[in-house]
Amino acid sequence: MIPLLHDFTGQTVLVVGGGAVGARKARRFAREADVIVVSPEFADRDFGGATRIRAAPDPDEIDGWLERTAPALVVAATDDEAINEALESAAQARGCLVNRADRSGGRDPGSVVVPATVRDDPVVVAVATGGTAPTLSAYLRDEIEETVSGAGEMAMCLAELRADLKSQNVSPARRRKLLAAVTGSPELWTALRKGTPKACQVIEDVLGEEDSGGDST
Ligand SMILES: C[C@@]1(CC(=O)O)c2cc3[nH]c(cc4nc(cc5[nH]c(cc(n2)[C@H]1CCC(=O)O)[C@@](C)(CC(=O)O)[C@@H]5CCC(=O)O)C(CC(=O)O)=C4CCC(=O)O)c(CCC(=O)O)c3CC(=O)O
Ligand SMILES: NC(=O)C1=CN([C@@H]2O[C@H](COP(=O)(O)OP(=O)(O)OC[C@H]3O[C@@H](n4cnc5c(N)ncnc54)[C@H](O)[C@@H]3O)[C@@H](O)[C@H]2O)C=CC1
Repeated sequence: MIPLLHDFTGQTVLVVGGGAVGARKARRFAREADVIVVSPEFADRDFGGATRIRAAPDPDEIDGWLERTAPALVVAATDDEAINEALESAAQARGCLVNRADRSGGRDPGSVVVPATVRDDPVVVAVATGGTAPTLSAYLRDEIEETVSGAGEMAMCLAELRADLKSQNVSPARRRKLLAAVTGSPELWTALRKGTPKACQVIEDVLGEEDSGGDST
């Protein structure tokens, strides 16, 4: 499987099943998509503001739900295998993406896996194990969290610096060198993680050191 980032803005995600897993997937997609959760009952969980519809469709009613909601992605999160199976077939027939919460390792067309993710916007890291060990994905997510802390601010600083260097017509080789030096600066990471307002000064210092010691290619 190949990891890609998909923009769900303006699209509908249909989650079927309102248990703990349905709630987790609803929260995940509600950051961006219009999420509809269909279930006869809903766990006492946060569904991320998704629209909840109380219903328990039979397998032969699934097509109608997909027709009415026109989702970009269907999440099959019920505890009823026959329903999850029908959701997968109907999604494939319509050409929309499908995520089965009750099955690992499917390589069917359009089947997607939800990875464990760490976010420090705009930076995102996703971990998956090919469906073999979801708890390992969650464990690695926790391990990576510390590393990623501050990366969002770092990305914003680098974007600004990159734009400045481009507008000053700094050569691509020199630009790469300066950006790499700033990215790898332990002082800057510390400043960003502490939230100190001195980050800009640290960048100036790193660039100054590069200017005095570096070549001018
Ligand atoms: C294939 C995949 C499809 C998908 O759901 O996208 C899938 C499938 C299955 N999960 C199962 C079980 C559990 N899953 C979790 C947790 C998570 N599962 C997630 C993803 C994925 N799970 C995809 C693969 C990702 C990868 O490649 O690693 C995470 C990472 C993301 C998320 O769901 O948001 C999230 C961590 C969230 C976080 O903390 O960030 C826990 C732990 C817990 O609940 O605390 C358990 C119980 C322990 C256990 O059984 O391992 C079962 C058996 C069900 C049964 O026996 O009935 C199946 C089906 C099967 O294995 O056949
Ligand atoms: N991918 C993952 O992270 C995990 C997946 N699982 C799998 O996902 C399934 C769901 O897990 P939980 O949320 O913990 O189960 P759960 O039993 O708490 O929730 C299932 C929900 O599906 C609803 N449902 C049943 N029939 C339905 C129908 N015809 N239409 C709509 N909704 C219907 C139930 O009312 C309930 O709200 C499990 O059966 C298991 O196979 C379990 C743990 C983690």
